[in-house]
Amino acid sequence: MMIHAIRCASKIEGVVMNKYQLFIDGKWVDGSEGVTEAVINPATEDVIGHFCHATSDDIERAVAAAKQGLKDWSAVPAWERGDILKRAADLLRERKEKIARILTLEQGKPLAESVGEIDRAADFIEWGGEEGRRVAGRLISGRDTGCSIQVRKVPVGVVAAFAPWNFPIVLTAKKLAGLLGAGCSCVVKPAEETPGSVVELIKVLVDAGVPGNALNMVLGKPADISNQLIADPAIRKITFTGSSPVGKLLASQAGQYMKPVTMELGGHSPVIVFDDVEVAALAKSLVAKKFFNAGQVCVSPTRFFVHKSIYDEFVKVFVQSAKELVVGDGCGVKTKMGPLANIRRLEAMEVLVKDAVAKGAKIETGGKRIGDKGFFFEPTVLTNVSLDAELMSTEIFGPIVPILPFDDEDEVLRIANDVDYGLAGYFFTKDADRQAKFSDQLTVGTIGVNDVPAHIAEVPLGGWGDSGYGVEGGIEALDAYLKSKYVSYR
Ligand SMILES: O=CCCCC(=O)O
Repeated sequence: MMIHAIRCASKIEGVVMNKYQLFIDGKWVDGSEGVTEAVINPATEDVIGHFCHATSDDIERAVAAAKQGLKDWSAVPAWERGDILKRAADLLRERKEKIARILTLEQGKPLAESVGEIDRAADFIEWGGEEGRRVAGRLISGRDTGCSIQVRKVPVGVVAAFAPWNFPIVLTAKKLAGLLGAGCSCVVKPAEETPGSVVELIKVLVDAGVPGNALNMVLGKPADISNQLIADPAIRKITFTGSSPVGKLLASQAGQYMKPVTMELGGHSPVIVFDDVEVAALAKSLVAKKFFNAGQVCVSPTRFFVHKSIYDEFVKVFVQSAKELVVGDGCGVKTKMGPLANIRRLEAMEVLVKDAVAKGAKIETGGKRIGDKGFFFEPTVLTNVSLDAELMSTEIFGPIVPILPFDDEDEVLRIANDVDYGLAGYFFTKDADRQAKFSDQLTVGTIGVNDVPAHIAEVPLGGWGDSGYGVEGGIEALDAYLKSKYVSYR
């Protein structure tokens, strides 16, 4: 497969020297020791910028600022906080063309996907501000005459927020929307691959009126930053989106300090296709869903089970459609799938394919890196895949699809549930009984019935099992950032 050749210039318009500084106490600053690290365009492997590494002192100053920021921001009336977040959402929408370019250059996804991500981020921010206005405690009658009880909802405190590189804007926005809506302050750590996107998000929020000290951002060595932030007594809540192994590590560290966590972790979503569907149309539409963001999506459809009576037709159309996908630089107008975001994902794809093939899988299309510049991997479809293949139990997070035939409905349900993850699951059938059964019995936090839905602001999304705990979005969006206080009056 050839890479579609259109390339964007690596210089990011409007970002002076593409140097990403830390944001501490309302000021953009270099790391105290002057250490920087390169940001790479995954489509070209060009260096497109550098980000500053925070030292331990820098992190300490960020936390100190956030402590004061908590006082300042929580004192702003919720109604006004809602106005500010609404303004931020509007500003983000206004700036989306420029920010989308930055996102595509550092993450690789097609520009249209970047724009869509920013629109969704704006919705989450607006939603967080609106929900903040609706936070209310309650009054309870006391047991004795003259006694009354208040239940107050108060911000949990300073939050350490760790954001991933696959959707750096919307997944950071979900956290900021919830915590700022609730009146908390934070120290955010974006992923090393995608600092520029989060820098732009912070600028938007600050320009809209969020006090700079409520919204601190540090960059640098992930483990150094998380170790220090989690241990800091001023940090009262941890929120993380990323892989299950890292989530388990951070949650166990937070547990030592008795700090609550929200963990939005990996997934391995089954897709079950019954025999009563429009086979060709569905296969084509699932290609677009599967290769969205090059498969680097926690809720990506990943383990395909297709009823054996339609299996051959489904595979044929799916493979043909996967072959037709235009893979290339995300800035190319025709590009439908960009590169993987980093070399680690590329290497992981090679290992997963090799393992599956060694266990009997047949490569129907794809299976290898494209070219030797840029982290491109072919859209890959595998058949005859053993349930023992590593990719049937380990999150794929890339453009590989195993498609397996099934015959027995109970057996496919058992296999679908037989992984440690429990994030999402999708099935396709017109049969109402099956719809009820599979919606009830799939052990995941999100279900698509004849659908692979996107996460939208008004809906809570969270995983079960190794996919984490807590949710983001929905009327629950602020729950993670509020605590209850029982006040009894006599
Ligand atoms: O990668 C996990 C998050 C996907 C949900 C989203 O795109 O908002």
